[in-house]
Amino acid sequence: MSFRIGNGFDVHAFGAGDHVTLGGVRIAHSYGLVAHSDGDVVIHALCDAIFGALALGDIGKHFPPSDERWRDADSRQFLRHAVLLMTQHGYALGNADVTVICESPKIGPHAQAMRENLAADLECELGRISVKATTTEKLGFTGRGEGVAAQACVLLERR
Ligand SMILES: Nc1ccn([C@@H]2O[C@H](COP(=O)(O)O)[C@@H](O)[C@H]2O)c(=O)n1
Ligand SMILES: C[C@@]1(CO)OP(=O)(O)OP(=O)(O)OC[C@H]1O
Repeated sequence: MSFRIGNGFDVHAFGAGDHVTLGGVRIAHSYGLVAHSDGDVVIHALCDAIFGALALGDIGKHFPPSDERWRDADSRQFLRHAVLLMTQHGYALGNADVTVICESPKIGPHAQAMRENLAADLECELGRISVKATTTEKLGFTGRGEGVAAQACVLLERR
């Protein structure tokens, strides 16, 4: 069997708002995330991991932040497009592993709902999708509560 691996990383800063959207889950919060789209760093990192595995550039190449079509966009449409390209290139998801990095919100209570959204968009069973979280022990920009980061890695299998 032939495999491809990819990794992705994304950051968005906190700004005015009353919720964040992570892994397609709306989480009530005292801040929002500043972004052209909905600022879903989980999905942006995952898209970049898929694009990277296929050597197809990055999310900004496929969905330029200068394009008004993507203003306040639901990032799940980006992921579904990445999955379409993955399928067209003859690959299916082996597994995906995401780490969310922030002091708050707490991700644990929402991880299962995120996994379910991601598995639906990635057209795979739940057991292939992992969502984890960590703080940075109050160090650095995430530690100061300035924003949320996410990193993702994927393994793609040739169909
Ligand atoms: N935003 C977060 C951060 C962490 N968690 C959970 O807490 C555990 C401990 O985090 P440390 O950074 O102190 O190692 C971590 O393993 C996660 O289970 C979380 O849910 N949301
Ligand atoms: C997702 C896009 C879409 O306009 O904009 P943002 O929501 O700002 O997110 P970013 O992670 O900076 O990726 C760039 C763009 O592709």
